[in-house]
Amino acid sequence: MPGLVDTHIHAPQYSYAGTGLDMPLLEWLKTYTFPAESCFHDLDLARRVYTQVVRRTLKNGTTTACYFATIHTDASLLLCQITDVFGQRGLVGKVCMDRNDSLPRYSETSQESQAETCRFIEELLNKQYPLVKPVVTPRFALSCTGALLGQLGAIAKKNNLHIQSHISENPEEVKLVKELFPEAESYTDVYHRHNLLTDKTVMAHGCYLTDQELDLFHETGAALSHCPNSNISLRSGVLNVRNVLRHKVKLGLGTDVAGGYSSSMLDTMRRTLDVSKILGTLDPDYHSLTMEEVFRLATLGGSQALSMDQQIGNFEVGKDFDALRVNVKVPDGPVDLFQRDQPKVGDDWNIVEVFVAGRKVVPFSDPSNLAVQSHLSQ
Ligand SMILES: Nc1nc2[nH]cnc2c(=O)[nH]1
Ligand SMILES: [Zn+2]
Repeated sequence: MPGLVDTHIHAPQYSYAGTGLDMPLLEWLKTYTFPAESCFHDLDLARRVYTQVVRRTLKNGTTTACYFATIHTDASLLLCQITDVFGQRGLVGKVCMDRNDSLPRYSETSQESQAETCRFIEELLNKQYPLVKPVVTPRFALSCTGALLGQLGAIAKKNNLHIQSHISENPEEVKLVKELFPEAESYTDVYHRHNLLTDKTVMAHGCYLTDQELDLFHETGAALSHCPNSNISLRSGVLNVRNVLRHKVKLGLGTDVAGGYSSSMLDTMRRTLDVSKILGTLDPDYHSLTMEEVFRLATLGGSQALSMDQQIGNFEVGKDFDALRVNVKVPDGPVDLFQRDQPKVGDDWNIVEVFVAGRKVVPFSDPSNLAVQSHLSQ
């Protein structure tokens, strides 16, 4: 099958995935996320966690990952190096935030954020990793001043880069964004007026977007990343995927580790189905998603959301070979009976080989591991 595309994952948050899901978004950021991310100036910690998250997501079948790192440029560059060494296709963003009342030591000035973003982009492009690209990453509107958002929009435009952030995830967040940006017509307009909505933009969540905001996504070619595990775990909200698709907005799926507790896109696929079925239970007219539609969102949909569908997403002639070899009868696997023509979701046990751009990257080969070790200890 085609490789899975995770359109939204926080690499440093893998360090506490599966814990701390007992409060809503803004308290969760303050209590768990910012303290954990603030430690990633420590390159030994970054190397340990980033090696783990790249290995784990590859084993889970994620051939392309769109990563948030932290505000620390050198650690973010290390994530790029590790992604390259293991052969995963990646978009990697150094996180930008010049506003953080809840943990002031985990923030930058707007000048620092702008200068370090430029350094990150330049140093990454100089490495010429074939599969790893920079992505301009304002954390979300609440973490950034309008001045910084404008600078980041200009940097993305000048270098024709991808952009990623969060939008309309949680009601409290939406309310505060309205207060902080009273001149904007909507949360979407905050990003739009700073040139951050382009056909290379992917915004996570979008649970509370209005129809007009979805129209603006469609007009600008910006995409959404649906992160159902996170939306459930942080009790953020419910995305009406049918409505997003009706507006012809590009849509992929994201694990959103560690708001989502699972780093597996197969889990994300299950949650996408579950949420859609709940909507169907509440509204008999709601047309719940099918397994086939969800499979498409996790592969081709993700590649479209990242504007990479010319290169990946399915097995069309001319695209790169990003693929999983699946063994539906793997010994001791979790699903004992697969019937022909009956799609089911197994787990990482069923993914026996992973290929990215034609190179076999799972199982990890010993020689490449040795190369990784010596590479990464430099
Ligand atoms: N889920 C999630 N939402 C956010 N909004 C701003 N930062 C974050 C984050 O790290 N995770
Ligand atoms: Zn996120």
